[in-house]
Amino acid sequence: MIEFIDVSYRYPDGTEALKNVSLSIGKGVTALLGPNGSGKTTLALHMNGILKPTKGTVLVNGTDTRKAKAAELSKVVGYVFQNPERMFFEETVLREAAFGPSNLQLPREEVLERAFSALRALGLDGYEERNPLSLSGGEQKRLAIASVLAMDPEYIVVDEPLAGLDWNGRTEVIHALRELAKRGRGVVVITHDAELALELAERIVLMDKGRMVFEGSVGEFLAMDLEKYGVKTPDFLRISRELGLGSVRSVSELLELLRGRTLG
Ligand SMILES: Nc1ncnc2c1ncn2[C@@H]1O[C@H](COP(=O)(O)OP(=O)(O)OP(=O)(O)O)[C@@H](O)[C@H]1O
Repeated sequence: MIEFIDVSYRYPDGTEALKNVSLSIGKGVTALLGPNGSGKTTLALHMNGILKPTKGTVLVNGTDTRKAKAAELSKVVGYVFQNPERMFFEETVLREAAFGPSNLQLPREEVLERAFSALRALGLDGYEERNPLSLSGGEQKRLAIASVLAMDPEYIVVDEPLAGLDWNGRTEVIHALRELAKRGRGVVVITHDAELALELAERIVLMDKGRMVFEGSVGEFLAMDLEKYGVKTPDFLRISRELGLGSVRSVSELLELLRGRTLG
């Protein structure tokens, strides 16, 4: 469990990026949603101790991040940065995936086993000898997630996982993140895209100007006026509301309702 207890954070230049956030994050998929500059990344950087609160406390499995070493926390909470592909530096996919665990003082066989197993989990078996830079956008994003997964963390935080991806890449990454959650990891997705949050998450945390303005289930989230908080209402949701069909979670759900209405 990752717990925020009345957390505020001020950058050295005085910007107050988090204001009194209290929140618990468990297993399953949680989306951190909010417009640009609302504090999502700052909040997420507290989850593995890259940032420490100016006020309040962050507990990772009960340990205060102020008292824990970054190396220890990164074994529990892995972080996939935005544009992680810019950080690839190994010549093969296998080496890239093995880099993290090779720093954990593990036997070589275990390092390789972890790398192979993470690549398998992200659907990248068969790509081991490829150059990371030769992969497609979706494959590169999955490699970045596999490299973090190879550290075997309980939680994986992924910053804007779909940025720059086409439909195919998007589908691959969404599938991969769902699979991770099914295998018992906590997955935290940072996004400004309400459509993605609805498609993927069980819990949604909505940030606005450094404050947490909502935390709850998708059902509760659907009842909100998102634009009040600077988040674009997905088109399918606007249409279903306009037609008096209530709040739907996806285009397919809307189509199903429309078909039912035509037939009925
Ligand atoms: N290193 C920094 N120094 C000073 N202020 C910062 C720094 N990083 C972020 N901020 C400010 O903190 C606030 C929150 O930024 P943050 O990056 O957490 O928001 P975000 O919701 O993740 O935004 P985006 O969607 O654009 O990535 C913004 O006002 C931002 O300008």
